[in-house]
Amino acid sequence: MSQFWKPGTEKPRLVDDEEGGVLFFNSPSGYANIERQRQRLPVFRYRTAILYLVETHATTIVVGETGSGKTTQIPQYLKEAGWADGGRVIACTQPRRLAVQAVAARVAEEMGVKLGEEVGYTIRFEDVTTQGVTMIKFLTDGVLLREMMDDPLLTKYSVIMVDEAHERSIATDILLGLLKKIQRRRPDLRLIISSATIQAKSMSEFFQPRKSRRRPDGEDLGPNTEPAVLSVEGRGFNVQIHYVEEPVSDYLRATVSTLLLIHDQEPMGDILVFLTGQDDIDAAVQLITEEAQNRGKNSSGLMLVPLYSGLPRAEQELVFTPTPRGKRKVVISTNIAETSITLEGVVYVVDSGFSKQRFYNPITDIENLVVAPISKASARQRTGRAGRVRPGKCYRLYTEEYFAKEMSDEGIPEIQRSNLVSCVIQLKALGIDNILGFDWPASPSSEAMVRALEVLYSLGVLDDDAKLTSPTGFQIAEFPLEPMIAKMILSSGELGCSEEIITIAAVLSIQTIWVSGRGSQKELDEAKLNFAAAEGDHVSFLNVYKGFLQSGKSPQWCHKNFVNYQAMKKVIEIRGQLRRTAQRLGVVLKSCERDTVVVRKAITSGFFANACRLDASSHDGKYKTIRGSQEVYIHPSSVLFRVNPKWVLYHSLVSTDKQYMRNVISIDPSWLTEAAPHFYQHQRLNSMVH
Ligand SMILES: Nc1ncnc2c1ncn2[C@@H]1O[C@H](COP(=O)(O)OP(=O)(O)OP(=O)(O)O)[C@@H](O)[C@H]1O
Repeated sequence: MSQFWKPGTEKPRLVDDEEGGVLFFNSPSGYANIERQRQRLPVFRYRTAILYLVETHATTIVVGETGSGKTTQIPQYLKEAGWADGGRVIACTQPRRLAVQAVAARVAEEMGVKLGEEVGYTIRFEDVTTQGVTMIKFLTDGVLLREMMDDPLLTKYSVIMVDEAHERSIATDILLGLLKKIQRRRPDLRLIISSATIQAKSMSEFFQPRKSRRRPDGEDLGPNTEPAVLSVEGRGFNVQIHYVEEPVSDYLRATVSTLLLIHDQEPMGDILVFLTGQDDIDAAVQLITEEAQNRGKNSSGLMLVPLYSGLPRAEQELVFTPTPRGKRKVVISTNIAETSITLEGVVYVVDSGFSKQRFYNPITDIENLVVAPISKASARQRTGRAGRVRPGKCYRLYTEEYFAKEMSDEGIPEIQRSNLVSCVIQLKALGIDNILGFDWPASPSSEAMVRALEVLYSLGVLDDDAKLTSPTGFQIAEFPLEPMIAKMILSSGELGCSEEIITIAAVLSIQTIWVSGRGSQKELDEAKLNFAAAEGDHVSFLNVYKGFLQSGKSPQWCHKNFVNYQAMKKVIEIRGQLRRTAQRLGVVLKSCERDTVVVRKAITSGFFANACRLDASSHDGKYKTIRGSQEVYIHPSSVLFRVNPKWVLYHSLVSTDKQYMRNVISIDPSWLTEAAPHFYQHQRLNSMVH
């Protein structure tokens, strides 16, 4: 395309091209011949082998190229072979909610059934299944873990397919460890572990049985517990990979110029761009619009569609809608589009080489999101979003040498780079007391574990023997929320402000309630000011919620105030669910009529570990965390930005040029010792206050 780009040296693939190189692209009747399409997928040739291995082995590991048909086909083969007979259910887990919804919709369509009936899905706060009817269920691995709290042996499932296992999210790792335990008690359960980019050998070693299930006289004691490994050969369409000649210094600008070049010089077809987060994506949208204008080009041929997890569903769904004739859709996404999903029109992929990753330092007790280079596994997944329905091209914004020599094969498992508070409580609630001795696919560090135990002890979740306290520990584990948020809800019952705190918890569950990408930053900031509360962001959320209710939940009111209507509808829905859970657990539902002191005390009871103090010697708004004396700043999106109260608490940190606190409230330091005397006893808080 330009001197800038160098084609990769990987050999072009053999393409199954007999029908003109386009599998089912733009077929006028949609999926006119879905059965034929299914049979053309590489995995189809392995149907019998897969069913045989699942029948005879407790665990089957399936490795096959992206787009070969693992996710959409294997659950259907299992159903056709009778694994969903007699009321049993086939489960397929995904690390991300978007993928769960997208693949469930696709499989329902292929089977010609209504989504939510034979084929359904469950994600946090949303269950689209019908008991007794659903045979194939897609769900996030986190939701399956929650189900174990009610049904520890997951008895309703006959087969559990853990898909995209290479991602190694915390939930996947916990799930793998627990499934291995369940297998010993349930020889009838079958597991399938699948991915395009997994190291089959290490996964197979993890599932090696301790003892043989065959008696010396040869009598069979059930399925073979040695894992079977199946490699599905064959891929969809050819994807030509291009690398940059020289390393790029600014991946954002390089991404934008690459996609404009594609638009200028390449035939029609949608573009999928991988950036790191909402800030990057918004900046890219602005840059593309400006650059296109500067070049005097007409950018109206481009249809820019951002995609990140904080976007309301209706906006996320735009990525799946057909591209209008004469337009080129450009989906600008975080890594939520990296695995499992098929975007029909995508021909070109632009991979910036970066993603936002969680990193936790147990010494400073700080976890934040950092922009970091991706792994080869991620790069291959990104490339694999093209070539699914016709040939494609992938532009990697790093050199081939970097890819070959410097990029790590797989990312570090999330369990080794995260705060473990949520993970520990979940295991404890499932009766796993010796967490370090748990059979982990990759062990977490003991420092991180100790830190988590300490916080959970201070939250009143664990007792001196590190067992869940009754009732607090069990109650907190019941909420499908971070333990800190759950604690804040429990305390709000005692403080008389549960109605307000449940609203805040619902807002924190959906990332953002503001519209982005419309109007200028200045306009958005001004709109936010209308709701700004001197006490901080959480109290401002209450103002927005109140305004929304007073407007009669009006979309026009939302539009006028830069508030996202879909997000507010979701807040109302989540709020209702949390309220029901709180009520069931005996939390007194009461409003404090906007007494912001009790509201902030309740927040402190959950988030005391995130307290910071303004550094009096600095004039640039520098704070120090009380725990680890780390330098942090209030994020510009916070209502307390430039207000800089002396003492604050934050909900989360993001790291760009500095460490920024997001969602911040001002507090009185005496609330900290009130909320967590044990936690702060060594912190010499008193000497800092006086
Ligand atoms: N929504 C869709 N629209 C059109 N085609 C689709 C859709 N979903 C799946 N397909 C087709 O089915 C193929 C198999 O998809 P599937 O998700 O099962 O593959 P996979 O092996 O699980 O890939 P990955 O590892 O990338 O998740 C795709 O390559 C594509 O040809």
